[in-house]
Amino acid sequence: MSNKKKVRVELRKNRTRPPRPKGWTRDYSGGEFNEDAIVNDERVRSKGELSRHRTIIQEDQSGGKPGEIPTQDMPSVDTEACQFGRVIRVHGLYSMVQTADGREVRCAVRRLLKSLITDERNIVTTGDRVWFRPTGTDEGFIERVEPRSGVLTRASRRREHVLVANVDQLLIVISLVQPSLKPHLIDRYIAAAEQGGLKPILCLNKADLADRTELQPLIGSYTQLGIPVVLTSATTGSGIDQLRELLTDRATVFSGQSGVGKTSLLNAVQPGMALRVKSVSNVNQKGRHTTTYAQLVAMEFGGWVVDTPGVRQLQLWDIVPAEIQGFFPEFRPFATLCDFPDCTHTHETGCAVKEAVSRHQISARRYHSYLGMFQGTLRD
Ligand SMILES: Nc1nc2c(ncn2[C@@H]2O[C@H](COP(=O)(O)OP(=O)(O)OP(=O)(O)O)[C@@H](O)[C@H]2O)c(=O)[nH]1
Ligand SMILES: [Zn+2]
Repeated sequence: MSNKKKVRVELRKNRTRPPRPKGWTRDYSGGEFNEDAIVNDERVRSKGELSRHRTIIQEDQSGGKPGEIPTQDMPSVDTEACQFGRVIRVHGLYSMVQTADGREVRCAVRRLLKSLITDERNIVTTGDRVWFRPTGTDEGFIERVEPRSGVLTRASRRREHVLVANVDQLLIVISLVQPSLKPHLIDRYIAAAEQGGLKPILCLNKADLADRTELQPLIGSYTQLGIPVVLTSATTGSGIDQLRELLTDRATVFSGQSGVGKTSLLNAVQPGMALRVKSVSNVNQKGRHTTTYAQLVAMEFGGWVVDTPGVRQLQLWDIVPAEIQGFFPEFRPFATLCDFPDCTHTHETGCAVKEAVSRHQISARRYHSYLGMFQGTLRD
């Protein structure tokens, strides 16, 4: 998304999602996510701008991870005197916390909480669910940070920077026409979502210009994988209610090529939304630290649009060949049956994945995306 699409919106009463239980993990994941392996893997590099930054997700595991305060050390709070809210952006030493009734409270971090931090871990980051003690109508002190359910971080010269906590999903916006549908690109986005630990949702936009009946095989191949598919038209409004439902009470990263309709969809789910993102972004740019922090823009029906430069580039990740099959969950049951334990499912004999493709148990289109990614020949 370009800057013109960043906005901010008010949160309606009682729409804040309750903190997730500790130890919560995503139900859609590409297998074990080993943060250290990824951080230490020099091959996991992206191109251009991305060679300097890598985005990874960490699961909450009772503290000890970068960006986490061990739960047992976290002070308990007086819930009578304190209020609950969500950090929607960070300005240097202050965090803007949005309460359930839509107020924004500028909070510093309580000294005791700061003393728990021994290294350069972020005490409080965008997306955190926090308890704060009000010291005025729009000021307060953060006293407790709830355990994070997932942290999107950016590694920069081996140092980690937590961009945003508690992100849920990646909305992959694809245009059916103008620009034309590129199925291999969908698979690349899905791989990026898998790699980042985000739940992918496929949004096929400009449905008013396309023949729906021809789309059924394509839609079927993704719904079979458990990926929600929504067919939308920002112009006619069809599918927008369904999209809104998928976004409700979730923190969603919008991604997609230029011109696919991300701005139009934001405005369709909530009139004026794109403009609000833009106005927040402009305010934010005045701050010193703002370019490296993400922001959450609340939607009035509940839920957030996540806006961060690091996350927008997810789509451009370069993927290591050996990792690619991990992003194609439908290969898994067959891959264990291949003659060679390190089968790449390309040239080998006795490959159960290729056999499954010939028996139509795996979509030939998906398999070709796999081959394309494997050979590094698919470029946007
Ligand atoms: N017919 C039709 N046109 C659409 C639809 N959604 C968006 N458009 C048009 O497609 C063009 C691009 O839409 P945007 O919303 O600006 O696309 P974007 O993804 O935000 O593009 P970038 O800002 O370049 O990232 C505009 O002319 C829109 O009016 C749709 O559902 N149907
Ligand atoms: Zn194989």
